[in-house]
Amino acid sequence: MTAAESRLTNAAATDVAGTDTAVTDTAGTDALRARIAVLDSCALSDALDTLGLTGATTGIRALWPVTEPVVGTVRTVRAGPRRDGQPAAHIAASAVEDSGPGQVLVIANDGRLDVSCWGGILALAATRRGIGGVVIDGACRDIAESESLGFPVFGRAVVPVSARGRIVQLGMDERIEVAGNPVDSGDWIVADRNGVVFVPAAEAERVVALAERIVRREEDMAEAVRAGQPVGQVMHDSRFPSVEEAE
Ligand SMILES: O=C([O-])CC(=O)C(=O)O
Ligand SMILES: [Mg+2]
Repeated sequence: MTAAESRLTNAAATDVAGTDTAVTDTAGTDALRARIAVLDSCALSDALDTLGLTGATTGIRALWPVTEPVVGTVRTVRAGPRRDGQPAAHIAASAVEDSGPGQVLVIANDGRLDVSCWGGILALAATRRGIGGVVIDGACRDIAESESLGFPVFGRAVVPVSARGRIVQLGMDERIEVAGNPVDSGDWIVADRNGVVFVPAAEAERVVALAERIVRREEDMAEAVRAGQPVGQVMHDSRFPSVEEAE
């Protein structure tokens, strides 16, 4: 997103939600966002692999046929079982209220499939805030409502069972674990038709630079196949650089 687009999106979110989203995108963040937006989760996963970094997940995918990739910075939510009988705020409600354009909510619920931790009302509120999507290490419900809003939802399953009375928000902007990967608020996320990849904020520049090289190499490989080179030759291990060469 360019600075101008970001300002426009923020202005739109302020109009519809009637509140200030308090999202401040620096020029550097915008430039990185634009570079990440033209990569996909596979190229980023390959770059993470090459650099020996974690961040690629498996088992989490779009829960309606989302076509546009979701790219943004993470806001973490740690979910867990409700321990007392007191009335509590609904899971993720405060995270929705505190997030905005360019951000993606990531909810860690230990991969649980027996209870939702996201639904249609939350998706409606998130849409009004201009939030880019939600990624859940667990399940959601009301998926038709999210789809009709065009609000991207990634997770492990869709179930009818409500979070209400079962799951609460234990923390926000804390380090969480998603499919075995440590994830912090401010990390980058790409969620697309291949799955979900996180890029640690501190490593983003070099991961993105390497992913860009990997995309160029894949273009050359595709060109070689089109030119009639045997795929066994084109895809031979010897054609892939070691970590040292990749740096
Ligand atoms: O209770 C839940 O699991 C969430 C829900 O239905 C909603 O946000 O509409
Ligand atoms: Mg609902």
